[in-house]
Amino acid sequence: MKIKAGIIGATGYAGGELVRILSRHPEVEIVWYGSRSYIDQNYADVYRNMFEIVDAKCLDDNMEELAERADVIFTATPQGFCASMMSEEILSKTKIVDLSADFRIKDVKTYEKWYGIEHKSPQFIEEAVYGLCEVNREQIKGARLIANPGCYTTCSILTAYPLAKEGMIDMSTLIVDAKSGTSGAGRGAKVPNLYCEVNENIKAYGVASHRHTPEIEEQLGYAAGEEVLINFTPHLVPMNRGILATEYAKLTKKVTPEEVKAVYDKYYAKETFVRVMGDGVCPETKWVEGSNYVDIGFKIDERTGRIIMMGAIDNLVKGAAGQAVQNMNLLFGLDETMGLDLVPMFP
Ligand SMILES: NC(=O)C1=CN([C@@H]2O[C@H](COP(=O)(O)OP(=O)(O)OC[C@H]3O[C@@H](n4cnc5c(N)ncnc54)[C@H](OP(=O)(O)O)[C@@H]3O)[C@@H](O)[C@H]2O)C=CC1
Ligand SMILES: CC(=O)N[C@@H](CCC(=O)OP(=O)(O)O)C(=O)O
Repeated sequence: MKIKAGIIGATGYAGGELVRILSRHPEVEIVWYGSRSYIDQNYADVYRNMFEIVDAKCLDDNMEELAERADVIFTATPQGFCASMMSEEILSKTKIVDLSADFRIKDVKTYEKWYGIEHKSPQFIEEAVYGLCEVNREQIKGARLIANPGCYTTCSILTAYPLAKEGMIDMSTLIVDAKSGTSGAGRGAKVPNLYCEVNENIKAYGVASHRHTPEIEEQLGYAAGEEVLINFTPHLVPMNRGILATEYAKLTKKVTPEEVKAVYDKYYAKETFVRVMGDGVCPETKWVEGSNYVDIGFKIDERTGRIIMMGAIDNLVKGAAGQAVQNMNLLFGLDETMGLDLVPMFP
């Protein structure tokens, strides 16, 4: 029997990517294409790339009814939706992989401050497992509720994690400078995301205030074993997909490129989805487009005593739907890579 999966928010960019990946997953049957605006319309009329691949109509966002039908529910919905729907009854019937930020941050006051909304089910925050598979694999396996990490955060955390964990960088000096393609902002119509606003343009936004800041700080804080405060500056760039995080930090002692590479390999050599490029290689978003890979490179700047770490992901795959499927595979005891054998497209 296949795993029955329901997707709330299947008509968004992250939900659409889930449909693309899950429609070829050998152990999954999608039983619910949830929407708000397209109820009763053919899913393949919303996304024509799914013509003759998906033959189903969009349903509503009734999680209670879906919990009766699905073994796993993915919520690819705006911030606050999943928390507003969550209940013990739903969690007793099905597993939840939430792609929003509702259960990512352990301190509810921090969530409410950075997201500007009241958390509607704080009682479930503690049990939620932060679904960064390479770091929390064992806890994920036994979970009922997965907080799928954010796109910028996945890239930023994985790029610095080994060096933070090994005390190789001074965390008080960490700066994360990240760039995202426009699909990161979702499919909803917004003036700043219009073609003329984005094309031939690059801009920083959310400076010293972006909501991914506390998520990165919390997770790298666990790795470093200390409270971490960072500067995180996201930028919007004129491409569809992709995130590039360039991260700067002082080294805590003089190290060679070989020693840095050995630290990365200690954590990632066996990880299918993390490709450590090594010294002097600068990953590009094109190298990971359409795939679940994270590509990581680094360079030591001898003059300044800093290391520059670089990570690239596809925001819709490793930054959202791919990681969500990786989490689902772990939840159901499947091979973690199942359905995710996606070769990056180039050019
Ligand atoms: N885009 C990305 O790269 C990433 C996104 N995420 C997260 O995934 C979630 C979805 O993002 P994204 O796909 O970009 O967003 P989109 O705006 O593209 O899609 C949002 C989806 O949610 C549905 N929806 C909108 N409002 C509501 C509501 N009030 N209640 C229920 N459903 C609603 C929409 O339905 P309809 O259109 O049919 O009305 C649509 O299917 C967000 O939490 C986002 O933070 C996480 C990582 C990366
Ligand atoms: C380019 C762009 O606008 N990106 C979004 C982040 C992506 C996202 O959807 O947020 P989560 O990963 O937390 O779910 C933003 O900056 O708000």
